[in-house]
Amino acid sequence: MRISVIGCGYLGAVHAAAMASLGHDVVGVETDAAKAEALSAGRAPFYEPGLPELLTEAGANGKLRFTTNIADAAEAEVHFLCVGTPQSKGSYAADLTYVNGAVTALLPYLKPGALLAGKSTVPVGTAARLADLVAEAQPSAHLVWNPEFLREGFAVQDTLHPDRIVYGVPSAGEPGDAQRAEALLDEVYATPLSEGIPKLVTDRATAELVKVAANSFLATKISFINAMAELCETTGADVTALADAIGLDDRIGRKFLNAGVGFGGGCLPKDIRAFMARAGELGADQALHFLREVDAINLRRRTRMVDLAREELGGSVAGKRIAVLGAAFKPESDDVRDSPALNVAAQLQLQGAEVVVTDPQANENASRVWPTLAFADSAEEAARGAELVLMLTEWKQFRGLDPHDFGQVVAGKRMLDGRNVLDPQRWRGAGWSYRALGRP
Ligand SMILES: NC(=O)c1ccc[n+]([C@@H]2O[C@H](COP(=O)([O-])OP(=O)(O)OC[C@H]3O[C@@H](n4cnc5c(N)ncnc54)[C@H](O)[C@@H]3O)[C@@H](O)[C@H]2O)c1
Ligand SMILES: O=c1ccn([C@@H]2O[C@H](COP(=O)(O)OP(=O)(O)O[C@H]3O[C@H](CO)[C@@H](O)[C@H](O)[C@H]3O)[C@@H](O)[C@H]2O)c(=O)[nH]1
Repeated sequence: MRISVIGCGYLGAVHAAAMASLGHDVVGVETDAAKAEALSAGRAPFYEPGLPELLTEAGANGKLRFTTNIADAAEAEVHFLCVGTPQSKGSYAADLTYVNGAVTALLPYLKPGALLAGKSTVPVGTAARLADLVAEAQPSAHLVWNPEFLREGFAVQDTLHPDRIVYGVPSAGEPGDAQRAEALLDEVYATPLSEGIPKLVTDRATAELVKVAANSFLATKISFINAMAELCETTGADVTALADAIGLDDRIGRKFLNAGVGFGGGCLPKDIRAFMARAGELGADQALHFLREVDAINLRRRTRMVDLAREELGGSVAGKRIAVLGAAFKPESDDVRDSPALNVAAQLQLQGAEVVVTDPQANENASRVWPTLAFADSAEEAARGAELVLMLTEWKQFRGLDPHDFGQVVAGKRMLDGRNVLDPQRWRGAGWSYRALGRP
């Protein structure tokens, strides 16, 4: 099947390569010429395990090419819309500039019967508005919303073997043919569907809502456990034991109950804010008031980390050397969008600390966002002469540090574990002052 993928960032590049690996003929359209060039040469423009292999394989088979020219998408039967929907400057709402721009650019090239499948995360109601534009430009074309649930770091696996596939198809009376649209998507996803992956067919508004509801639930689960961590801090209780105990209840589950410095990235924070903004526009803001608290709890964890650093260093971080382990918003990613680690590092620097950050993959992206921070190539290099070390992104390289060896390079054996991943006894046993969020 001939497919185009419009927008080849963290989502689109993986989607394009994965669709090609399923045997489809894929053209990726990307306005950033450097990204398109890297992808054309088989190089992933960001760190994502498994993506380089997929790009090389699909490129070699002639199934995948990249372009900056939207006209090259004209032959596709199915177009996947994968452009960004960042938070608007100055408000919580999603910025739909890229969505509107990409759809407007594509309209003249939609061939009869083509399908436009939206994968970007959008405010509910966006699909209905875009469907009218599509119907006007090409009356026999269809628009569906097909939200994406991949996690960075597991993007290839999640794209090829998702937990579920959701189609939001036109309802009766809306432009587009629901059955034809479903049949086209079934052809695209024939392989995963043949493996028994559940498919849910619903209307477009529900599909848009499924995505933001899922991310809101995940964010809420993390902030719930972080709220418990606040209680644990005031009572001397242990949030990791608490999470283990409540997580054993099948109805609750242990996943996404890791307390620490909280959630970041290009999805959860901006998606809950855009959801609140959209609810406000719809006059339903009360329904999502709780998400304000979810956001606030999350941001408080970052401040708490900075407060703990000050406490550990006798009331002020000014002039003190601090090593920060991690810059990416999570391990196995080089993405620093709204990264808790980078935010804490920056706050400490603003308070006068001499901060050295290290991340196995994200140093380059982080130094672009925060060029005044110093960066090191390893934990040992970052920690040399440091009076305090903060564990903020739990890469396996950092989890595996030996407290005895690591203790040789620092000036003061003080560890603040912002991800609750180190063994307190082991670190304390090696002479470290060990403190964590929500743990005695
Ligand atoms: N990153 C994820 O893990 C993930 C997962 C699920 C859903 N999403 C959603 O997918 C969307 C994309 O997210 P992302 O993280 O890939 O963003 P991103 O910024 O990494 O990628 C978007 C890409 O689109 C390109 N672009 C913008 N306008 C274009 C146009 N008119 N034509 C062609 N290319 C254009 C940009 O240059 C950029 O490379 C967002 O709505 C996001 O919420 C992301
Ligand atoms: O118990 C946990 C789990 C995660 N996190 C943090 O939460 C953030 C998000 O993690 P994760 O959800 O694994 O990463 P993303 O790649 O942002 O994926 C989320 O956002 C994507 C974009 O919408 C969705 O597709 C995914 O389903 C959804 O999990 C990261 O900062 C994690 O460190 C915690 O603090 N505690």
